[in-house]
Amino acid sequence: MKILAINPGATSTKIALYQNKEQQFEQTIEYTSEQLQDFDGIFDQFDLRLKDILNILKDQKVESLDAVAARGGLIGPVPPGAIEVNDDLVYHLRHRPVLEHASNLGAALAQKVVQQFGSREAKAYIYDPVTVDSMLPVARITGIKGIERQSIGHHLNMRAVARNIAHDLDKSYEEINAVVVHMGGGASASAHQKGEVVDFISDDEIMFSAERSGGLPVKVVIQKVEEMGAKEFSILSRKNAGLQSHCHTKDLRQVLKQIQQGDDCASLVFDALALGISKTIAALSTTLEGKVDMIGVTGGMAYSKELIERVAQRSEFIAPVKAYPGEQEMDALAFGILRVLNNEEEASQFVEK
Ligand SMILES: Nc1ncnc2c1ncn2[C@@H]1O[C@H](COP(=O)(O)OP(=O)(O)O)[C@@H](O)[C@H]1O
Ligand SMILES: CCCC(=O)OP(=O)(O)O
Repeated sequence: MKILAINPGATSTKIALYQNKEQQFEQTIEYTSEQLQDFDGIFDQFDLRLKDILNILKDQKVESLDAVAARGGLIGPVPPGAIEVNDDLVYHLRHRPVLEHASNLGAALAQKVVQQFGSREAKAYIYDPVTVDSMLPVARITGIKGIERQSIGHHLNMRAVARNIAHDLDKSYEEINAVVVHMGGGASASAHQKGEVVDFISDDEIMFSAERSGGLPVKVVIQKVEEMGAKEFSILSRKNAGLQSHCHTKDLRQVLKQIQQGDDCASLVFDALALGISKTIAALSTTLEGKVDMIGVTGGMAYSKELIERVAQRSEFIAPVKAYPGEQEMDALAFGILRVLNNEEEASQFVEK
């Protein structure tokens, strides 16, 4: 089976071609802020991103794809797994997404690519989109009726890591309990119980990350929103918070350099980063009643041995901590859709409500 995976991110589009589980090539199309600054909304970037993908596919002489698998966007709560791309899904992501995000382009890009490069039966899919929601009812409740907790984050990478944890424990995904944390520009975390994500922590709840705020005291947030306005505050909390706010860089490697140069503030912020991640792990462990086989830490920051060590110091009383650095989203997309094509999983249909 020939499957193309497409992963639109804030500053790049990654594409990778697979022959079954073998990756044939992977290419990243990078965009500078100057190139993207004149586009108002995410969908205004669609033509540029599509053209760049099509050019690569022509150069690589790609033809007769069996499927195209894209990272899916903010559709609203959906079960995990594959969703077939249809016009309703593309319309929804273009006009009514939960939030603006580059992943909202995935379905529309996949639809166009499959039309031009797919075999006659080929279909486009998204897999484990960022709004997958399988949280237990008890995990949804907040202290205000009508405001529920949200399950928005790095589902695709974290479910792939949970499967890798199961593999490392010589068990199936359906046999293990694990806590997985994604630590990158944004951060989110998930509690996996016997193949289900039963609880989830989003980027505005506990830990901060390279650019996101994590949880904030509501009373102060109200004041700040009154002072700055909602739009500016949203940009501050989602793009200019975390390491960027304290250390003026989103790059953890730079923060580690600042510490080496004797910067006490950077040192304190690094400790707070590890503490926030550890508190997040502890919170999700309570949903699993302490029965955790392994804690998996993933995303770009998981390359930092210093960070993993510090998180392990605070969390290893719960379960062993293992790093799965970087992200495995391209494999996760292709392997997920391969399971669909091999009839091991079923794709669902998106219906506009
Ligand atoms: N080798 C490394 N050591 C420490 N931190 C790293 C390393 N590689 C990447 N990072 C950090 O990971 C973060 C980006 O993570 P990533 O998952 O690539 O984010 P995103 O995909 O959201 O841009 C940055 O803070 C970056 O500095
Ligand atoms: C919007 C949820 C997914 C997310 O935070 O992704 P990035 O970290 O890639 O922005």
